[in-house]
Amino acid sequence: MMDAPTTTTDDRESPAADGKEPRISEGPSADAVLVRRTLAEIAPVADRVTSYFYALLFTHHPELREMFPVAMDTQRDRLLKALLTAAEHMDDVPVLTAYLENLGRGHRKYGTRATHYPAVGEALIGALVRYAEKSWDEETEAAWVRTYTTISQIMIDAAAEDERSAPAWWQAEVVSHDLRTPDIAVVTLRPDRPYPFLAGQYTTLETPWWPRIWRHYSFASAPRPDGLLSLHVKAVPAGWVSNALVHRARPGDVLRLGPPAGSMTVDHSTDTGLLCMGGGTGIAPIKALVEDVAEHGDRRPVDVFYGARSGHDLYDIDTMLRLQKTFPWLSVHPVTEEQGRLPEAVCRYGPWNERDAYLSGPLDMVRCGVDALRGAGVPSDRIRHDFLTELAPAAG
Ligand SMILES: NC(=O)C1=CN([C@@H]2O[C@H](COP(=O)(O)OP(=O)(O)OC[C@H]3O[C@@H](n4cnc5c(N)ncnc54)[C@H](O)[C@@H]3O)[C@@H](O)[C@H]2O)C=CC1
Repeated sequence: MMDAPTTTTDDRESPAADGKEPRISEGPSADAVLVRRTLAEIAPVADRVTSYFYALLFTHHPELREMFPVAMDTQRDRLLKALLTAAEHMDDVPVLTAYLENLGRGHRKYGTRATHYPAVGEALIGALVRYAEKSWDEETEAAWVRTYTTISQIMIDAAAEDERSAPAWWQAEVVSHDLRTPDIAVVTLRPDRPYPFLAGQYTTLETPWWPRIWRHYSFASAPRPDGLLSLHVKAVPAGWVSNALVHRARPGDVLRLGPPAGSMTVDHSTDTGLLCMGGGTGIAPIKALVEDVAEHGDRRPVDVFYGARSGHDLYDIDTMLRLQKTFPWLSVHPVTEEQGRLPEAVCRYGPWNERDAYLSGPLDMVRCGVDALRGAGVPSDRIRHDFLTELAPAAG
C-alpha cells in the first residue's frame, strides 16, 4: 500500500525516492525529540514491530488485506518504513511535504481512501505502544498522534487535489521489447491516455503476473511527440517484477503505471552546465535529461559519465555516442571498472564546482558520488539524485 521513500528507479527492486538532500533543521521540535526517542527504542526490534503492525491492521480491518500483495515479504516493511521515515523527519518541512504529497498521489493507484488512514494510524500507535514500552507515555502518544495526523493530512490533501486532474493509474501496452544483454531489456510502452511527465522522473509499475507489487522505473527518454514511454529494466536476483519484465513481457502485454514522480529534473531557468553520472541502468534518466537539454535548444555543456562493470555491460553506449556526435555541447565518458569506479573517474576530470550534478545508479554509487562531488567543491544544493536513503528511519 505505501511505498517507502524510494529512488526513482529502475529496474530496481529496491525502494526509491524523490531526491533532494534532506535539510534537517537545527534544534528539533519537542514532538520530533519524542518521536525520535521512540524510534531509537524500537530500532533493534524493527522486524517484530513490522509484523505486529500488520497483524493489528489486518485483524482489525480485514477488508484492507486485499490492497496488499498476496505475498507480504516484498511489501513487509514498506508502509511502516515510510511512516517512520516521515515521522523522524517531520521538522524538515519542504522535503517531507514534497515526499508525502508524492506518496499521497501515488497511493491512489492502490485504491487508498481518506477513510483508511485512521486504521493505519491505530495500528501504528498500537505497535509503538507495545514495542516502545520504556519511552512511551501520554506526552509521547500525543506527539505521535499529532505527527501522524499531519502526515496523513498532507497525503489525503495531495490525493484529493490530484484526483481533479489525473487518473489513479494508467494502462500501458508493451509495444516493443529489446533484449540488450541476457538480463537487460529496453521496454517501450504506449499508455492508454496521455502521460505527462518530465525528463528525469520515474514511474511505478505493476505487471499482470505479480498483482499489487509495484516497482519504480525511470523514464529513459524525454516526453516524445508519439506519447510512447521507454524504460531500461535489469533482471535482478529474486526480483519478481524485473525478471517478468525482462524474460516474460512481450508486445501486447498490458501493464499498469502509477503517476510520475521525482525531482531529478533540469532547471531550464539557468544555463549552468550539467555533470551527469549514470551507473548501469542508471543511465536511463540521464539519457532523458540529455534529450531534454537538446529539446530546449540550450548550449550548456553537459558531461555524462556512464559507468558499468565491463565494456559489455555498457548496453546503451551506442545511443550515448550517437547523441554525442549530434550535439557538440555533449561529452560522453564511458567508464568500466577496469578504469576504476565511477565517482573516482569523475574526479579525475573537472573542475565541476560550477556545474549542476545529477546522479543515478546503484545506491552505493550515488552515496560515494555525492561525497566525491562535495569533496570536489560542488555545493550540496547543486547535487540531484533520487535516493532519500539519508531519510532511512531508525527502524528501517
Ligand atoms: N534514477 C535512479 O537513480 C536510477 C537508479 N537505478 C539503479 O541503478 C542500479 C543499476 O544497477 P547495475 O546496472 O547492476 O549497476 P552496476 O552494479 O553494474 O554498477 C554500475 C556502476 O556503478 C558503479 N558502482 C557500483 N557500486 C559502486 C560503489 N559501491 N561505489 C562506487 N561506484 C559503484 C560501478 O563502478 C559501475 O560503474 C540499480 O540498483 C537500479 O536500481 C536505475 C535506474 C535509475
